[in-house]
Amino acid sequence: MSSNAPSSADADRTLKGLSVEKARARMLARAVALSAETAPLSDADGRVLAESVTAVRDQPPFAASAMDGWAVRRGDLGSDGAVLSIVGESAAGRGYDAVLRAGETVRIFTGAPAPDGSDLIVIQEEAERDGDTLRVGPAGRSSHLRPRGGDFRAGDVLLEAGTRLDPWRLSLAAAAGRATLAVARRPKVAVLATGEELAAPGGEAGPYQIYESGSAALLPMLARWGAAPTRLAPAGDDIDAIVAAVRNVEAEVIVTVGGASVGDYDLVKPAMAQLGLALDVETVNVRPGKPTWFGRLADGRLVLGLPGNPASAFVCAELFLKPLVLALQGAAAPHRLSTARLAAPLPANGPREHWMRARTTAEGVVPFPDQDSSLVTVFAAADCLLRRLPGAEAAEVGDTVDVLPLERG
Ligand SMILES: Nc1nc2c(c(=O)[nH]1)N[C@H]1C(S)=C(S)[C@@H](COP(=O)(O)OP(=O)(O)OC[C@H]3O[C@@H](n4cnc5c(N)ncnc54)[C@H](O)[C@@H]3O)O[C@H]1N2
Ligand code: MOO
Repeated sequence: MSSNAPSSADADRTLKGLSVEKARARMLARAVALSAETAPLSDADGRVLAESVTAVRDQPPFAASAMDGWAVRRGDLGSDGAVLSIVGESAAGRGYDAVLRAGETVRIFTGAPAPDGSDLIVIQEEAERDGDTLRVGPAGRSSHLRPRGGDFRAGDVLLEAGTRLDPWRLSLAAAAGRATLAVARRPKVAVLATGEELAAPGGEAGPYQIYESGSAALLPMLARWGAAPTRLAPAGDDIDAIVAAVRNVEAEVIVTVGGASVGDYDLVKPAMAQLGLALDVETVNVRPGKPTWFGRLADGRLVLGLPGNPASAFVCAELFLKPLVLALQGAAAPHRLSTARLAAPLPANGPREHWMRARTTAEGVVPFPDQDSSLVTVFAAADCLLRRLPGAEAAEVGDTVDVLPLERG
C-alpha cells in the first residue's frame, strides 16, 4: 500500500498515509461537543468539566493552627519567654470565641481557628504547663499559622471549564463545598471486535483460534476517558454480520478492531460502506497502526477502525480514540505529550512515525527490544510510548525524547 504524497493542491483530499497529526485533526474536526449534565463527584472522575468552579468562601475560612500547642501573642514573649495564663481551648470544629489578651494563652489543636489577637502557635513540645499557667520560651521563627484564604479565596476560579477531572481536582471541588459538577455527557462508544479466529476468553479456543484480547483493554480505557463504552458481540469476517452488529447501535462512536488492512477477509470498511461510510482517514503513516481508518456513517455516527494487532490497536487508541472521546466532551487539551531522557541508544527511524512501547527507569526511558505489534506481553509491561518522528536520526543515551505516559496502575 503506497501512501499518496500530499501535494499542496490535493493535501486536503488525501486519505492515505496521513501524518498522525493530520489524521487526529481530521478526527477532531468531526467531534461536536456533547451537552452537559450534572454528576455527583462520585461519578465525575475522568470526565470533563462543563462549567468553571469558583470558590464561594476562603479556604481555610479562618487563620488556622498548623500544630498542636498553644496560641499566644508574639509580643508577650521576650528574649527569655514568658509565663502565660491559660484561658481556654480551641479545637478543630469549635473555636475560642473571645479575643486573646496580653498575658493569655489558649490551648489549640491542629486545624483549629487561632483566636483573634493571637499571632503565634507554640508547639506543645516547647511549652510546660503548670496548672492554669504555661511556661514558654522565646518565639521561634515559624508562626505555625495558616492564614485565612491561604489555599484559595472566595471568587478564585479553581477549575476551568474543559478541565479533565481526576481524584485531586475532585478533592479541590469538594473542598470548595461542591457535591455535584456540570460535566459533559458521557460519549457512547460501542466496541466491535471482528475476526473468525477470535474465541471468547473463558470459553474453548479451537486449534487455530486466539482469545479476543482487544476489547478487554479498550473498554476500561474508554471508561477512564469518561465515555460510556459497550462491547458488541464479536462478528466473524462477514460483511452482513458486521453490518448487522452495528446497524442499530446507539452510539456517537463505533470502534472496530481488526479487519482494517488489505487482506481478503478485512471486511470492516466494505461493511461500513453499506451504511454510507464517508472516509476522512484511510491509512496513517504510523507504526504500529498503519491501517487505522476513520469516517462517518450516513446517520452521523463516527467510526474509528483500529487494526487487530493489539499493540496497533492500543497505540492508536492513545493517539486517536482518547483525544476523540475527550474532544466530544469539550476537553481543552485532548492530547498531551511530555519529554524524557533516553536511556538506551536508538537506530535511525524509518519513514513511519514510530510509537515505541517503553518503560521508565531511574536512568530514563528504555524501549522494549521487540516492538512487534502483536505482543500483548510488551504492552502489559510498558508505562509509556516513545515517539520517533519519520526519518529521525539515530538517538544517543541522554537525548531528550517525546513520550506519552500511559495511565498505569
Ligand atoms: N499486505 C499487507 N498486509 C498487511 C498490511 C499491509 O499494509 N499490507 N498491514 C499490516 C499491518 S501494519 C497491520 S497492523 C495488520 C492489521 O490488520 P487488520 O487490522 O486487518 O487486523 P486483522 O488482520 O484482523 O488482525 C491482525 C492480527 O491481530 C489479531 N487480532 C485481531 N483482532 C483481535 C482482537 N480483538 N484481539 C486479539 N487479537 C486480535 C489477529 O488474529 C491477527 O493476528 O495487517 C498487516 N497486514
Ligand atoms: O502498523 Mo501494523 O500496526 O505495524 O503492525
